[in-house]
Amino acid sequence: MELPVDFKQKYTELLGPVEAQQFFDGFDLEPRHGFRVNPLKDNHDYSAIVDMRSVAEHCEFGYFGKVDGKSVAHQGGLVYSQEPSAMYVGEVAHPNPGERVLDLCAAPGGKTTHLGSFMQNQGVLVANEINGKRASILAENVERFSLRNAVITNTTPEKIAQTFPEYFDKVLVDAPCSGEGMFRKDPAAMDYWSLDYPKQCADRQREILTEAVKVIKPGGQLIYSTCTFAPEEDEEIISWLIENFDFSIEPIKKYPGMDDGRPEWGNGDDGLKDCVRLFPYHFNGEGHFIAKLVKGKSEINNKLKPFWKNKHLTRPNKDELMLYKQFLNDNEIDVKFDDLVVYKNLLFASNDKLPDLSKVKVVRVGMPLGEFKKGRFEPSFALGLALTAAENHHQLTISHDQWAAYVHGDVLQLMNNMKRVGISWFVTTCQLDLENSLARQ
Ligand SMILES: C[S@@+](CC[C@H](N)C(=O)[O-])C[C@H]1O[C@@H](n2cnc3c(N)ncnc32)[C@H](O)[C@@H]1O
Repeated sequence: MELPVDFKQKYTELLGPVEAQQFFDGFDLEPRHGFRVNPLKDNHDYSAIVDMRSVAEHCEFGYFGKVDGKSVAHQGGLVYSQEPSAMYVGEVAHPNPGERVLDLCAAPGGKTTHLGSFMQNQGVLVANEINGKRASILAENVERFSLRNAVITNTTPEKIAQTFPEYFDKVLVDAPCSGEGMFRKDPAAMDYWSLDYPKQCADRQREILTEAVKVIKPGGQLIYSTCTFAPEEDEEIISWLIENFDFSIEPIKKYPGMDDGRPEWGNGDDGLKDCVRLFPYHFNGEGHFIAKLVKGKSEINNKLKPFWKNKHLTRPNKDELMLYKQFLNDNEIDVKFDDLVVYKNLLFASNDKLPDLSKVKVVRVGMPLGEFKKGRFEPSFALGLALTAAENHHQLTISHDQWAAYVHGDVLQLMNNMKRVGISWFVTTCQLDLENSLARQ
């Protein structure tokens, strides 16, 4: 691979000629593909897609191999395609069910879906993306993965900081960066690289992190990651964080092929070794850097105006609740969500521990359950996709070809007895929504 001359010179100086040559040779190795399976889906029979020898030992849900974006497994949210290094970020964050977690730079959703896998639909997962188009793609991926506790916002880190002061147990900043670690997979990334580019990216990273630190609870964690080798955006950023804020570095477990952070590339603090560097000439994945920091314990001082004070959101009224319950009864759906909230005529499963969200653009205030329309409740595709076999007593086993036709927009022919109990209407609704969501892609 033809690397920029300045890039080669920079890394020859940093690594020395021998290691630099190994580093450059790594760019000519074949990229390895990977994917994660979705533990929130109750179909755990992955035999058709997973080669059991291909387990990625560094990631609980991870495998080596390629997933076709048109496959049933992908479309149905059973798997998420993610390269092997990127899947270590979520693994390092490893949130617990019930925690409050923020993914600040979240689109297209690789890390969000991974964080949600650990949370088991319990707690709050706020996934924010500053770019509107990318926020819609994030919403689609979250929907496909059937995360029930994800709130999706499309705003700036500043507004997130104003809305959620000291609110989160864990915050992931998977920062926009110079992308040197992706040169191998996406050589076009080299076109906008220059010697100054990492410094420009580092300035933006400091701006983002200045806001991110405000939303972490005392004792909470900040997970910072990039897909670049540039010390300016990696060890230098972590050095800046520990010098300017009340943070300490937490050690990260290292699997074979994972390198220590390099203190000499930051402020010399030995703790920087506890960060992880993933170099393609050592580890079977793309270039990445990951750090885990813990915020010092001081008093929490956040009196938040509650969610319910937002005039755009209400709890469902008596009529709406009746329509929703009637829909569940008619279709023998046995599911319970703790907090229901109505925005305009849409019903969401949400979380009443959220603060007032009126200052941020909210894409989804939780999982969309459906819409109230002239005396009836019309379920969302997200609900249809998310229900487990135990929750939905009407199941229809269809073939791969039927599914492919359905995803294409063909009408799914149902057996007569299913029509009698009203499921055909539900499935037809799902199909229309699916067509819309495919059209948006
Ligand atoms: C590395 S990507 C995130 C990838 C994502 N975490 C995933 O795993 O799928 C960085 C994201 O940061 C967003 N971004 C760019 N500038 C930003 C800024 N100033 N503040 C916050 N996010 C920003 C980009 O739009 C991009 O989606």
